[in-house]
Amino acid sequence: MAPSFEDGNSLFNFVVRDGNGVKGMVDLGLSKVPQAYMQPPKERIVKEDSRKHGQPPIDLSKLDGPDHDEVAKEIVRAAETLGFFQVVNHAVPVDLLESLKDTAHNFFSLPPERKAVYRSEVSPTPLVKYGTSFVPEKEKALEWKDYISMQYTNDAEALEHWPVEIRDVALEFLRTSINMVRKLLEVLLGNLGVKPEDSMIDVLIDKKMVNMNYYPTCPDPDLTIGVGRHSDMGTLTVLLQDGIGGLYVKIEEDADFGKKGEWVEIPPIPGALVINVGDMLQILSNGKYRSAEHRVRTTSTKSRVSIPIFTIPKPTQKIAPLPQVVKKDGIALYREFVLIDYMKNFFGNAHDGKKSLDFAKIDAA
Ligand SMILES: O=C(O)CCC(=O)C(=O)O
Ligand SMILES: [Fe+2]
Repeated sequence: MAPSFEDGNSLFNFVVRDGNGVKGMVDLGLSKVPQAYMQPPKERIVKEDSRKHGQPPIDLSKLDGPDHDEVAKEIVRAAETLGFFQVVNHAVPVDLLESLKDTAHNFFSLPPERKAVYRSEVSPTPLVKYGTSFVPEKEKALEWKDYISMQYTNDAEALEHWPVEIRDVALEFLRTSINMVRKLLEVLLGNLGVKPEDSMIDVLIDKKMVNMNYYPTCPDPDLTIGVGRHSDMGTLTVLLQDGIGGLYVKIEEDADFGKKGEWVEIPPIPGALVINVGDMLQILSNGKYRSAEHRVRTTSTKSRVSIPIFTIPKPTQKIAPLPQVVKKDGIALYREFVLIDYMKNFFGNAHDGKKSLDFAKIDAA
């Protein structure tokens, strides 16, 4: 049944509980933003205020040649400053990137009941979850976003359980990206004094997830948010965004590309992938690498898609700053914890910038 846009409960049930998503709501014809989606002024994104991050993308093919050290330095510097960078020549075929975006649009255009079967309450598999916003039950204002999340265990299970419409391209994206993630982590961990033979890369990327985010057009992007301020929980994120733009990152300290507290837009670059540091890498590096706070603006003209791959350690893994770094720094900024406890805290609360890291922070630090 069509909901009343004015009645918060009726709208919530239609969008969240019945699985129609923001897409279902927008498809009914919507001339103004419903109250449930109105962000408080401090969370709104004023487009005119922000600049584009002008840093050129890093050419990853050079990691295999005589320029290795120079490129490694660029990667380390980007992880230490903004926590976000773009890469090209990453070995993920550019036509696969195009197929991924088309596939995401096609999937979210399916009738609501085809997607709603993957709502967490009813999904036939714990590996696949379709939803909307982040933690709708806990949010004061909902995010203007629908998503599908696919957890990777092995190829056979992915082929069996991931939605048939998207599984092949999603799996190919994961397969072709993971080698790049390993190379980036070799560089980043190497810079922290971790020798290749001590490398625990497999442990750090044990859990992998491919998501597809869908941001339907919004009648007034100034009032809403696609994704609220957050950092990613895991080790490294690989993100494919389309050409629409709207991904903003907060600068934590004055730098040559902007001032502390300023939001810069990560501009779409055809063929490039966005890489960002997650909370786990910030903690392991004892704060050297930055899990950057980011958020997404909605658009009024065309729906936007983005496709992140999240890499995460095993949930039973104990996490703490690396001993090599603590020894050098003389102090640990984060305590040891088991990842599952961090995850419960992260996924149990609405997005609130980098507050997720407080879970592990040592107070005096
Ligand atoms: O849509 C985007 O560009 C970013 C999405 C994001 O931050 C996320 O899924 O964690
Ligand atoms: Fe994110």
